[in-house]
Amino acid sequence: MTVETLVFEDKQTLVDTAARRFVDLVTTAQRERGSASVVLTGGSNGIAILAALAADSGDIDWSKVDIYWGDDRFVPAADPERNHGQAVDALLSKVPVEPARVHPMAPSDGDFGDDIGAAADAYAAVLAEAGDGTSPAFDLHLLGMGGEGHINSLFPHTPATAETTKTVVAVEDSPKPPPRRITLTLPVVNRSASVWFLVAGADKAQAVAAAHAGAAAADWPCAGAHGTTETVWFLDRSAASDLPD
Ligand SMILES: O=C1O[C@H](COP(=O)(O)O)[C@@H](O)[C@H](O)[C@H]1O
Repeated sequence: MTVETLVFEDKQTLVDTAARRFVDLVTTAQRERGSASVVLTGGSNGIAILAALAADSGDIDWSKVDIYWGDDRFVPAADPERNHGQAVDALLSKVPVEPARVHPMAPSDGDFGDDIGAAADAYAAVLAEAGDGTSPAFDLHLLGMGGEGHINSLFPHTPATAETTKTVVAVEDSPKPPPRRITLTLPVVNRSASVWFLVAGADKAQAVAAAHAGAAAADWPCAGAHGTTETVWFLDRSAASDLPD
C-alpha cells in the first residue's frame, strides 16, 4: 500500500488534478473489469471535484459506475445540505448515470420516515448485497476532512469512529450541524482500493500533520483511513503547512 502526499499551489489546481486522476482510475477499472465503484463525499472539495468532472470526464462510461456515499445528512431530500442533492446538481444530473447504480442514503422524508436507525440498516443492506454479505471493496473512496480530523461523519472520540463491526451507523449528535447523519464506518472505508483525501485550507493543517505522524483514529479520525492499494492526500499549500519539509 502506498501513501502519496501531493501539494498544490491552490485549491483549483488540487481539484483539477484529482479530477483527471479520477478519470484515469475509473476508466482503468472499466477497461479491466467492466465497471467501477466510487464513494462520493460532501464538503467544498468533494463537490468541486464533481463539478470539474461535469466539465470534462474524459472516456468515463457513466452507465457503468456504481456510486455510493460516505455519509449524508439525515434531513429532508430537498434540504440543500444533502450531499446527495449537491452531487446531483454538480454532476449526476449532467452525465448518463444508470439510476439503478446510484445508491444515495435515505433522507428523513424517505422510505424510512424519521427512523434513522432503519435508514442506516437499509444502507448496510445495500452494501451487503453489493459486497458478498459485508461491503464492496470500492475502487475509490473520496474523503473531505474537517479541521478536527473528521471524515465522512466520523468525529473524534465518538462511537461511530470506534465502530469495528457495523458497516453503516446512525449519528444522532454530530458536533458539526446538522446533528443527524448516516455514515460508513472505518472498516468499510478501509476496504477501498484507493482512498483519496481532498483537503484545502489552513484550518485543516493540524489534522493533516497528525494523520501523517500516525496519530490515533480516536483522536483524529482521518488518521484511521487507508486504501488497500493507495492512500493519496491532495492538499493545497495551506493544508500542508504543518507537515515537515
Ligand atoms: O461534514 C462534512 O464535512 C466534510 C468536509 O467538508 P469541507 O467543506 O470542510 O471540505 C465532508 O467531507 C463530509 O462528507 C461532510 O459530511
